[in-house]
Amino acid sequence: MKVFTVENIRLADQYTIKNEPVSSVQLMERAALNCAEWIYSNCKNHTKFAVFCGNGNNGGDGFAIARMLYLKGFDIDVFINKDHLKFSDDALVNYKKLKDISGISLKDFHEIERYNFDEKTIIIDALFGTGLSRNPEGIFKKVIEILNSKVNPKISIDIPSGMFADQINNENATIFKADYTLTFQFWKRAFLHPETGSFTGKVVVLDINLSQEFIENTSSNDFVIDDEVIKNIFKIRQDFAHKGTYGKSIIVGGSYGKIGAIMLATKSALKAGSGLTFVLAPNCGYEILQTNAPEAMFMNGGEKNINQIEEQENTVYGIGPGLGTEKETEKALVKFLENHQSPLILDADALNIISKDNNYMKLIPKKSIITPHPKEFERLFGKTENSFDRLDLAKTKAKDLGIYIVLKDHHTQVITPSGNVFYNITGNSGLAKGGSGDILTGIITSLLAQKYSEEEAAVLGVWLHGKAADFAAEKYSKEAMQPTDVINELGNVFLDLNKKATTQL
Ligand SMILES: NC(=O)C1=CN([C@@H]2O[C@H](COP(=O)(O)OP(=O)(O)OC[C@H]3O[C@@H](n4cnc5c(N)ncnc54)[C@H](OP(=O)(O)O)[C@@H]3O)[C@@H](O)[C@H]2O)[C@@H](O)CC1
Ligand SMILES: Nc1ncnc2c1ncn2[C@@H]1O[C@H](COP(=O)(O)OP(=O)(O)O)[C@@H](O)[C@H]1O
Ligand SMILES: [K+]
Repeated sequence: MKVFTVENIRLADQYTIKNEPVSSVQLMERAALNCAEWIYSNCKNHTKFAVFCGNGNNGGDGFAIARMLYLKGFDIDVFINKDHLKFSDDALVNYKKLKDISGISLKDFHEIERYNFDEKTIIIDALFGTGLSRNPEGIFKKVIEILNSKVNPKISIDIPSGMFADQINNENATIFKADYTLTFQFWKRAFLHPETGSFTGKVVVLDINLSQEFIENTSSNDFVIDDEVIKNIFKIRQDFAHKGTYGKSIIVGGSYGKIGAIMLATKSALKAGSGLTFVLAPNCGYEILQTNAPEAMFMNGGEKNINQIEEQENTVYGIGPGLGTEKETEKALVKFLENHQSPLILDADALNIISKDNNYMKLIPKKSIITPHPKEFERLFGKTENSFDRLDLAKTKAKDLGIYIVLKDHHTQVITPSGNVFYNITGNSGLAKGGSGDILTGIITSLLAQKYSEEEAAVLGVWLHGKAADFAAEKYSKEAMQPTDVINELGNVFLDLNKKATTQL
């Protein structure tokens, strides 16, 4: 799914109105109906809604939603700024319709302090949408602050009020803190970054039928990895395949005390479908690797640390988990990279070694995939102010070096050399545990070995990793799930993918 800027969302809106054709107020009705339907099919334990409406079209959505929920039998109170009753045209239409309903009480924002936010009440935020032009001040700021102090469930319409859709807010900006955000048609960029994304709660994208023609013909560099993207990448396994068909992966890493990391990466490479899988590790890991991952063949890289990396042809290397940064290992990696041309995966200590010396960076083969977490990214490329700036820097580096950067985060970003960004929306905080990154390295290496392109391997890899983690969290909880559980859930993710990709009778 493309991520559109506010400007492109506005154009999509206008294009739909002109070409469907549909009037703008009908489009608002459609958007509001989608929200109201979602609300009454999901909110089972509450009977009352307090709806906070601004003066623009977001407020208009709020008025229409309030009317629809009232007609479904809920108690509704609508709050507005009675000192300033100047609405956008479509909001005015819906404001008037609401005023005609005697059962809905229209309250002023100032009444919020005396209002009874009882346990049956859900708060709906329709103060500002994508038209926010400056930080909320005065009464708006006060209302948002008071609402944020309430324990009632909170739903934002389109975007949490106070948040800019495609840029970062000031550090102390006042933003409504939602439990759910019902957003229209597209993910907004700000939802995908940690500084702002933490205000959305669960994001629900509602399809309001904006023109598909406009969406297809309007370019964007930013994408969300949704089911459609994955469906276009995933290839079912051929019946007449043999082990050579699905490539050769060599997972390189491990050191005394960190054999677990390379074990996790190796097991993930196996589980992700690699035809032949080798693990190149120091000898101290020989027995444990052979015992626990008997399907993988062992290659000796040293005694307690790796001091040599053997070069083999037609192989995809994934280097880094548990590797350590000893001098002998550094030498071995540099020597290997000096002689290696084909794209590979670099993670963890392989990246830490590369960040030791500016000259090492140039040794990364073109089209390789590097998978830094934010700290490793900073070691490689320097400090940035925030995650928006970090992404900009990553785009520059991916282009300059001709590589793919998988910037790991809650919404991991895959950045291509051509400047496209794919945001991942699978995964959860159960992955915030040592070892989770090692799994990702194994998966991406395995996919690249299976002849997915670099972009496909990175995009499908982060999605698979997150999806398996979501399955693991459902079974074991985010707290208790272990990286090993994530590896074991890969099978269920592939079963789902195959079901969708296979012709059903
Ligand atoms: N796109 C779609 O597909 C569809 C979009 N729809 C909906 O439209 C929404 C966008 O509506 P929108 O453009 O009217 O802007 P909106 O967010 O209501 O705010 C503008 C108002 O707020 C004001 N204002 C701004 N900042 C302020 C501040 N800090 N403090 C105080 N005031 C401030 C601003 O005033 P001004 O800046 O002019 O002074 C203006 O009055 C979108 O999010 C979605 O909900 C659906 O209905 C249909 C399909
Ligand atoms: N809160 C979170 N939500 C989603 N994914 C997460 C979260 N925390 C961590 N992850 C994922 O887990 C992995 C952690 O990688 P990394 O920090 O390299 O771990 P390690 O080096 O311990 O294996 C990354 O893929 C990251 O995207
Ligand atoms: K809102």
